[in-house]
Amino acid sequence: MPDLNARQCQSETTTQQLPSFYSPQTETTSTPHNDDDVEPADLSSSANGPAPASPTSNTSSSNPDAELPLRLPTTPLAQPPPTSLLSPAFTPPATPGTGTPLPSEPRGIPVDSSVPTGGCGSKRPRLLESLPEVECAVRARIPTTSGAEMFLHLYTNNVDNKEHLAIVFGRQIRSRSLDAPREGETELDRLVRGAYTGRLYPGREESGLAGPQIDDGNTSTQEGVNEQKEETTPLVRIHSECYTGETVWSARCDCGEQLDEAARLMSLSSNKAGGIIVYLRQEGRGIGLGEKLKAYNLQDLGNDTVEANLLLRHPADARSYGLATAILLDLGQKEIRLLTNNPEKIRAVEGPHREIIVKERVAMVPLSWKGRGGFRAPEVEGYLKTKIEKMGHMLDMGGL
Ligand SMILES: Nc1nc2c(ncn2[C@@H]2O[C@H](COP(=O)(O)OP(=O)(O)OP(=O)(O)O)[C@@H](O)[C@H]2O)c(=O)[nH]1
Repeated sequence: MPDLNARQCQSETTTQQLPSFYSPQTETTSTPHNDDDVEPADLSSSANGPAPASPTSNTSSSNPDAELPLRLPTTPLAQPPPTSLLSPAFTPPATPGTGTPLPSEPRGIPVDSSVPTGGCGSKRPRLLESLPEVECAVRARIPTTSGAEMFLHLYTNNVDNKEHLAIVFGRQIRSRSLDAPREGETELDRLVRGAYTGRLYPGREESGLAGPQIDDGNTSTQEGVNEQKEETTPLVRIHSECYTGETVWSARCDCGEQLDEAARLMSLSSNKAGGIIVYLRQEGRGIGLGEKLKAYNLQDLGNDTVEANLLLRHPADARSYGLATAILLDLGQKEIRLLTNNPEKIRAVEGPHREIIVKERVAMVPLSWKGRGGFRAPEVEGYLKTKIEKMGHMLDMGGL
């Protein structure tokens, strides 16, 4: 990704004292739509924390209980609001590979959350002392429209009753809890819940896990089914559900594009280490679809994505990542390369005792910024600008 390098070099010249992997907050730019949507005073908050409260800037406070004035829009919107939507029982991930014409290798930036200059921002997420328990209930092979094949793993857990998912590229990555024998089950039971090696075919009767191993091409011995032969570290994306961005083509956010791009990178033939998209059912940064739609209306009334959450008495970001950490451990991962611009995610996914180590961060640069397709819309640009300026996202504003 040559322009990512260019953007990084540009960042280095502006902030000599910062490490090369740190993408600094850029000065406020005169982006036409944002000048309309957000008043200059609201853009002054730092990526490292909210601006001090003042009569004009208290909307940038991270305190969900802060009194926040509801601002009127300064210009009428060109588009009418979307029609009402039914909340689906299940949001399928978008099709990988679509709209992303050029293959390109992901470039990682080394990170180390154990040191302050390690490229993981300055905020420390609050983590629970222990990780939740997870169990892979079932997995199935999913051939995709791009030609790549993945295994969809459905997880249960002991903290909520949602169906969190792991989208796994690469047969060498296996779930311990799925492969573990369950009391009283037959070989057919194991085949039906996806606990088998190799491929299924009509008439197959043995899972390959109970007796001598069937050579999977990647899995090894019965004791060591989680061991990876490849030394390279897998790509991982921790993705939060976004019905609007992934299913109904919303141009308010880049979630659909990020999901597609993550899948595309993981299924490149050059990526021997495989990849995992942990798909967490924390819609709307954890506030749910109904509240997110209210937030969108507040955004159309002139507030940004953070202010809208706060006006609804939600935190700017209500998510947690303990389930993702537990799922990655179940999938045998200890070291990962994480696709994200969000430094908080890096620390959070590592777990309370750094059960997982993020070795590299791979930036998720919008495709339109790289001249590789994608889409542009005033709403997504305002959304990204707020993430950079208020939520500490490590993206350079040059693309806006
Ligand atoms: N509350 C709220 N949630 C939003 C909005 N736009 C998108 N989302 C949600 O934000 C989440 C997307 O976040 P992620 O794609 O995980 O990304 P991120 O934490 O921003 O960081 P990256 O890893 O860099 O993409 C999804 O749950 C979306 O539904 C918004 O305007 N308001």
